[in-house]
Amino acid sequence: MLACRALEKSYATDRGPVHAMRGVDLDVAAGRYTTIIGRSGSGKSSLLAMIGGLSRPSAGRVVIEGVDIWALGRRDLARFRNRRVGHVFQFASLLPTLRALDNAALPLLLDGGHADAYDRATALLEELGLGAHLDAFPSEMSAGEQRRVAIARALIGEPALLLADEPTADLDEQTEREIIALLGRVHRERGTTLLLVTHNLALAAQADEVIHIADGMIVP
Ligand SMILES: Nc1ncnc2c1ncn2[C@@H]1O[C@H](COP(=O)(O)OP(=O)(O)OP(=O)(O)O)[C@@H](O)[C@H]1O
Repeated sequence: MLACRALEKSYATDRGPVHAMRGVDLDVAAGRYTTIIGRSGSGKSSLLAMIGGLSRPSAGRVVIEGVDIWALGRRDLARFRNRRVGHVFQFASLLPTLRALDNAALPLLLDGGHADAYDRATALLEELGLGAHLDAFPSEMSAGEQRRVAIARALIGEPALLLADEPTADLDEQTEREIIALLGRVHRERGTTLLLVTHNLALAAQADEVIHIADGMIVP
């Protein structure tokens, strides 16, 4: 379902190029739960951003469900990302002026033609334990609740691939466990392929597979 080939990423800086990713090959089968671990600065976020269609590789390919995503034009890439890939970021990244319901429905509203957008968002938020917060604004919810809304937003389009980049970075231990358990449940019940970046080795070990990244490369 996912294949990365000879993936490289360099950033231009005042002190010359930074090579964040230096030739990564990665294969993930459909329905697998894979965690990516590695020290700060090892390149994990860079890798996820390239897989998620958010940051163009300096070299190499990302193929998702047979589609070479970086060969697509801008509009096609945006449409593919919106329909097939869900993304949960390090911080909740909800729009502050929208209610939980609007935030969760947003990808369907942007995609257009989904008359059932609000019904689906309501059902999903209820499934994620947020039935009492449908009309709440982000500032009226706890960090864990906001994170669950962000997960609902990532899942609303029923993506084949869910990418989560340290989705528990700013949460306490208990809430972190709850959010990771929730992602695991989504993976099991929906069959969503899950790629999760985490610092927490104990949580990483719950996955089918653990990938270790150091200095822009996968280490055995
Ligand atoms: N936009 C950028 N411009 C310049 N250098 C960058 C940029 N983004 C990342 N880097 C550099 O690329 C390397 C990899 O960064 P990346 O964020 O991918 O690592 P990471 O493993 O996700 O780190 P963390 O766990 O701290 O989030 C680091 O050396 C970082 O400083």
